[in-house]
Amino acid sequence: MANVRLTNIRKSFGKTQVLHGISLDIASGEFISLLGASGCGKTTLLRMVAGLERVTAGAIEIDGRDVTSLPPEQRDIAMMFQSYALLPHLSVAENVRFPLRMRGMGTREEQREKVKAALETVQLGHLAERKPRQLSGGQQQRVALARAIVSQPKVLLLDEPLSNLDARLREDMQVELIEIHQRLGLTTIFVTHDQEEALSLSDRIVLLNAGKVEQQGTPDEIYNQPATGFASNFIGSANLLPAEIIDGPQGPVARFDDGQTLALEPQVATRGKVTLALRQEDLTLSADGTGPRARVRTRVFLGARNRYVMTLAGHPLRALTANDLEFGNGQDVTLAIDPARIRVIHD
Ligand SMILES: Nc1ncnc2c1ncn2[C@@H]1O[C@H](COP(=O)(O)OP(=O)(O)OP(=O)(O)O)[C@@H](O)[C@H]1O
Repeated sequence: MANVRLTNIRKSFGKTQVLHGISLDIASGEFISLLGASGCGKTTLLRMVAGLERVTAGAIEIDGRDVTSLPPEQRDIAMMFQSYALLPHLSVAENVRFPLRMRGMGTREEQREKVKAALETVQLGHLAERKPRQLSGGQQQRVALARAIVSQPKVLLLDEPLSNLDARLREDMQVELIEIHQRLGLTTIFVTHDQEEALSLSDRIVLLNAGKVEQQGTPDEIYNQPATGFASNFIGSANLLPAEIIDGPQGPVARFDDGQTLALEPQVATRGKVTLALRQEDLTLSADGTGPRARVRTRVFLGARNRYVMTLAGHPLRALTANDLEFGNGQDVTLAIDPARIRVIHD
């Protein structure tokens, strides 16, 4: 286990700067996710921690040691990629042993013990003699994970390791990753573009936007207190609506472009033009009642839930609701939301 410190990391490819000064302190044993859209620079950052990519400026420390210019094999890290490339002609056990052999770590007997322990950690002890092609995709993924942890690295780097798996397997592997992390306590940096994955796995999420840290915090903080419009929209895909906060008869209200209003919490002190972030899952719809009215454009059936795409004051608005509601296209519905769940973002 080790702590990792990134200080003012910058990266340019040619004239294009993709990382603009990233500083992060990752505690020993922490599970941190780098979350962001495609192209925001998360893989590049991870590859720099691994030593697979040079930094343009800045420093990387692992356990207090400056590793900025050290090659990967001197950093005590292990990395697992989306494409996990097992060697097809080697057995599962030999694949897992491979990094130990390459680095000449320990005697044959010691290597055997480590391989056994790593395979047991990922619950594949019984398949040690199989070849990769005799395994399912999920089992192959677990072999790759065993191969990553077998050398007992100080830091584990995971680059979208679950993105090739189907939904069900992915959930199983998420649980497994949580359990393995709890058992081994490895400092882990996990790259993902999937907010649910980041929310469910991490001690802390670092949300990246165009090569900068947009916000960082615990999953609860990131989900419940998004600091910016970008964060609100990215996490929980909130609706962002322009509005103006004015004083209503019973306290502050947000007035939309068409004059309809939505009650806010009494303590909201801001007045004037803002953006409101309304989570899809926080909105409830009813056929009548008081509150702003929106027009249903499309209903998307999602099994357990429905997603309604509506229009409010000329802007698209989405809501995720229980599937027992049935509103038709073109129908006007009344919106309700707990005022405490409304986030006001200053323009
Ligand atoms: N070797 C390279 N040469 C030039 N540009 C690169 C190189 N590697 C990455 N980039 C660019 O740097 C930016 C960040 O890429 P990076 O792969 O880190 O993004 P990402 O957030 O991991 O995206 P994804 O989720 O799609 O992998 C992108 O615009 C990409 O095109």
